[in-house]
Amino acid sequence: MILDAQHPLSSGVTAGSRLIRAYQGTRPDVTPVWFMRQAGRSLPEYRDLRVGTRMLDVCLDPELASEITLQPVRRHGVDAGIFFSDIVVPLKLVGVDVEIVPGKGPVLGKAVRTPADVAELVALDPAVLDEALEPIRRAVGLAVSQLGSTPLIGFAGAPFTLAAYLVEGGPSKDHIHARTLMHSAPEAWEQLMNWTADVTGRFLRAQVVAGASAAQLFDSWAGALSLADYAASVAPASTKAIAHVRDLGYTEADGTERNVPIVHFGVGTGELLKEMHNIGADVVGVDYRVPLDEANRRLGGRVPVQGNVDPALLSAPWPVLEAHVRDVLERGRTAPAHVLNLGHGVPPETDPDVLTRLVSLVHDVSAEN
Ligand SMILES: O=C(O)CCc1c2[nH]c(c1CC(=O)O)Cc1[nH]c(c(CC(=O)O)c1CCC(=O)O)Cc1[nH]c(c(CC(=O)O)c1CCC(=O)O)Cc1[nH]c(c(CCC(=O)O)c1CC(=O)O)C2
Repeated sequence: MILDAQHPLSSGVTAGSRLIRAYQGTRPDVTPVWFMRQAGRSLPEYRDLRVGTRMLDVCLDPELASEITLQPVRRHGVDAGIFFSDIVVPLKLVGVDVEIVPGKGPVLGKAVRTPADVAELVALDPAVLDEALEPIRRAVGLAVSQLGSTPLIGFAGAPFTLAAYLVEGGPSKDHIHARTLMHSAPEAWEQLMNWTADVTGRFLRAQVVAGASAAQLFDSWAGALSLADYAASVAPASTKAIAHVRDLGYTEADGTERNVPIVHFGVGTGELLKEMHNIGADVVGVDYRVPLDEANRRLGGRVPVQGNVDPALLSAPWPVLEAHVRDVLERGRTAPAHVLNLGHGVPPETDPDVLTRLVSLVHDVSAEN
């Protein structure tokens, strides 16, 4: 489907931005930079706005979600906004009993442990999302109208990470119940994964159609899997999830036809990088465990990469952080293109001034070369 003429990619407002060019594999003069979790708890203006509110209510308030999305763009001068929401928002909207508990994370009213539990869950019709996602479309529209030429990235959780929350009933260290269900009830597992792919795919598509210029799929927990389990029991559902946005495209002023770029990110997924690209992603996000030159080698030297500053170093003395960032940029030069990011989200206790300084460093270093 061709995005409508007012979409920031179709109208050309964001199509030539550093971020979109890099995601398409063309190295811009200056390396683009944004941070996972740049919006949120590290910012005092976010903490002020959040007093007395519940996370999921804020995600469904278009004015608040849009304002929070814009805060880090104003403050840090990053090259992209990331839509402020959460991976469990579409689960809530389809009717799953889920809350976000401060200091803990998403917690389910009831864990989905057995094939009967899966049957009950998948009876919830993902088509209800077409209407229920209206606050998300409005929030994206508001954010995009104020972001101008800075692209907004939409995001969603990958089916495995969401399914793992559903099966475990909340955060878990080893995801043992999810991995057990995968092998003990493969048919129920496939139903669960397909349903989750449809739910999260619709959430992602709504954001892109409403104005996001790129999409990122988070498979934060895929690193818990062996390569064989990932390829056989997870990757097909991730392909299905991004099929919801894979057909979205636009035409540039010179007539070139383009797809909306899709980024795929996981934590502890050094062994899975190639498979994570093969699901149909354009860009692979790399956590801090594998250096970017090695990640590029594993990806065959043809895939733009995103990452991978170690979030722990944000609280180290500046010269230590600076040396690390210069090293990440240097290794990133081996890839066709590089978008600087962290290896995972901004830790809540990060001094926001360090992030602002880091953005300037990345822009200055790339301009020197
Ligand atoms: O510690 C807590 O209080 C619960 C945190 C938590 C949430 N969702 C969750 C988790 C588990 C976790 O990340 O470990 C569950 C969650 N949300 C998300 C992921 C993916 C990932 O981080 O790898 C995950 C899974 C992470 C995991 O379990 O390892 C994604 C997410 N949450 C969020 C965003 C949006 C955004 O940052 O603009 C995004 C995506 C974009 C991005 O990374 O930039 C927003 C979010 N979700 C949440 C919060 C905290 C809410 C608050 O109290 O102010 C916040 C805001 C913030 O991080 O400061 C709740």
